[in-house]
Amino acid sequence: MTATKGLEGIVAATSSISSIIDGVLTYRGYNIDELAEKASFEEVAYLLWHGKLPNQSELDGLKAQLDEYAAVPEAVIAGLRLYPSGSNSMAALRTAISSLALYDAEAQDMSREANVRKAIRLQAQLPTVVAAFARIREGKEPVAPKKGVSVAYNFLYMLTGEEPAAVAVEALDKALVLHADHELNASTFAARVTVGTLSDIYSGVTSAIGALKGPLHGGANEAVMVMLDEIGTLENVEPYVQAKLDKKEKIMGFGHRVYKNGDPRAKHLQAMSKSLGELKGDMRLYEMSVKIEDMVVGQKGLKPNVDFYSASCYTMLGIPRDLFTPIFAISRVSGWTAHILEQYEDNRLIRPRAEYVGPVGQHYVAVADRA
Ligand SMILES: CC(=O)SCCNC(=O)CCNC(=O)[C@H](O)C(C)(C)COP(=O)(O)OP(=O)(O)OC[C@H]1O[C@@H](n2cnc3c(N)ncnc32)[C@H](O)[C@@H]1OP(=O)(O)O
Ligand SMILES: O=C([O-])CC(=O)C(=O)O
Repeated sequence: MTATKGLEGIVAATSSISSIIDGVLTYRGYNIDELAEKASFEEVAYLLWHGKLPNQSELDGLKAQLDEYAAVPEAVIAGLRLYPSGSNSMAALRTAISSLALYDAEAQDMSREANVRKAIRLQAQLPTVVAAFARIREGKEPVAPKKGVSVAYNFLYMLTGEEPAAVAVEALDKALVLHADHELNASTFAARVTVGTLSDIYSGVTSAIGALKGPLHGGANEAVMVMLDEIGTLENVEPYVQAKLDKKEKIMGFGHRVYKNGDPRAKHLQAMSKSLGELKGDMRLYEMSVKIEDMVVGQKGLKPNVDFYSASCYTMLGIPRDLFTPIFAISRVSGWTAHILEQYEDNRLIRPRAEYVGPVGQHYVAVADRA
């Protein structure tokens, strides 16, 4: 038995939800480029859960369910108020989403129908929790979700308490489409491992949030913004990035386990970053990002991943940087729950082996006789 570090190249499941073949990402066989240009996030969530794009009445039905479920139990909001000030946003999200299970009467109902309802509930409630957390820590009251609007609109509305600009809604909606699913990434794998024991969907999503939090995965978008803030100006890019490259430190937002010739989502976010900069009349973050990319591609041959340009986009949408990874979760919960439903359909416990590299042939020595 020989271990493959990081399970690189190991095919650990079959799935019909998303694929990465020759660098092309598809959701249910639809190229991400086409979905990013044409589909709404609600259509994509439906596609991931049900394997087909919704017709008008199916889409209306999903939107009505999202409206119905978006309010979060008052006890969960009360919990958010008790979290210590300065709580990490992803730790808060992980705790709050786990606690939602306690208030869902269907939490332990393992029928497919109940699990689909819970997937939609999680999708509806995650943005409400993130926005409420963000407001409570600023001493503001949470804003109740609005009915008849998109997930992207509702999140921005609940975050700010104001009607968001159409351009901001459109940009966030596209970002949600681009982040919705990604084959067997670490957080999705964590979700599948958890529910592979036949644990419930809330356990799976809680595991996934924990895995997404790390800076090698979803947490990289916040880390990119930390870097951009540290750099500050276009002139500082060169010395800052060169020093990191010379020390062989990682540049966040670059590289990928699967894509070696570039992440197909990055170009959409780069274009979005450029047009948001033009709209704001402030190209600083975009130009800094392009310069960082030129250096990292030039010297390391590493291309930007989905997290790199999303950082400048979200900042230009007025979103605080520690909400970037929670926004990733707002989108990815659609993919996580689709994978959880798929895992339940044809479940087998996920239990690989470890290559043992520890000592052998040891014998017990009484405590008194140990060195
Ligand atoms: C949504 C997502 O999860 S997308 C990924 C988000 N994560 C990041 O942006 C964090 C920065 N990137 C990375 O850490 C990595 O590229 C990962 C985690 C994404 C992929 O990791 P792996 O496939 O395990 O590659 P690994 O970390 O082993 O790197 C291989 C080599 O490339 C280098 N490398 C990889 N990424 C980077 C980077 N961003 N900056 C500089 N060097 C890098 C490593 O230092 C290593 O070099 P070495 O062989 O000389 O030691
Ligand atoms: O697939 C991965 O390893 C990480 C990633 O890009 C994602 O989850 O979107």
